[in-house]
Amino acid sequence: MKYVVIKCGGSVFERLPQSFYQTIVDLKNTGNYHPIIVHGGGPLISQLLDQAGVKSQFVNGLRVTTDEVLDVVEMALSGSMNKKIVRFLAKAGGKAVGISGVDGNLLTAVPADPSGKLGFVGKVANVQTSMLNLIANDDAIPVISPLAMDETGQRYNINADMAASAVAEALGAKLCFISDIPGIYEEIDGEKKVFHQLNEYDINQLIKEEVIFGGMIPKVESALSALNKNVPEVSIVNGMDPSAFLSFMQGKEVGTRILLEKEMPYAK
Ligand SMILES: Nc1ncnc2c1ncn2[C@@H]1O[C@H](COP(=O)(O)OP(=O)(O)O)[C@@H](O)[C@H]1O
Ligand SMILES: CC(=O)N[C@@H](CCC(=O)OP(=O)(O)O)C(=O)O
Repeated sequence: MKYVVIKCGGSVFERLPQSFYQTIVDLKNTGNYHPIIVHGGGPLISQLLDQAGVKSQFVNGLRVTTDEVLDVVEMALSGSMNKKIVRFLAKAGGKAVGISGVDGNLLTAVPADPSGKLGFVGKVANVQTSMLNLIANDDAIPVISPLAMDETGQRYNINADMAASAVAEALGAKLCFISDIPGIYEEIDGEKKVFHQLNEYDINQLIKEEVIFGGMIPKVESALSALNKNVPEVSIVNGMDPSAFLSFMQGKEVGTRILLEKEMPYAK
């Protein structure tokens, strides 16, 4: 089966039109690609933590995660967000199965930062794809929340971009990041100039220049990791543009396509 991994950012999730879910269900029904959704939910986690009087702290776009924070992450991602997406897909006439990375040992994690400064933030060490094949073979769309555990059962909070790229790598699937921006841009004289293509060298420059910052850092790093492994194509596209994801699937230029250094001349 040929898969496409679609990462839905928490930044844009609440604003995605129903037509977005319809496009995903239609895509599955054509039979060319089977969609897999990996979702985030950073803003909801921050909001719930805020209500509980806990301040969110990020290091290079990754949330410092205590055991107390993990309770909220699990509730927001595997509960609220995951089931909402399942319902939206059902409304579009599709069948979806929502699972977290913990279910069926889908995602095995190791600590992302061995120094311990990030707490229970994990990076994916293994993806058990049999669970995904099982769901897809039942004609259902897997919807994955980015939690994982290690072999002792310790749970970890995984950045959703990193979880999505790990899943895409394991399946050799193309990968589309749906976010709240038209692509990666640079602001020049108050105007946002979107880069249609960026290679590894450009990205490292833009991170150094702090043009790329915050949540965009794990996104581009995940994109490059994916391309360096098994993934044929990665783009970052605008969730607010109802036709953007379809354009990505049709191979049209949309958002920002990430490329390896050897693949293109530099944009910068
Ligand atoms: N150069 C850049 N171009 C576009 N967005 C950027 C850039 N650098 C940082 N960002 C930030 O990255 C955010 C998207 O990442 P993130 O907040 O993690 O979203 P998501 O929840 O969609 O994964 C944008 O809303 C923007 O604030
Ligand atoms: C370790 C880490 O940072 N985990 C993320 C998981 C959710 C996520 O990545 O959501 P977005 O895609 O909306 O950013 C977090 O706690 O916010």
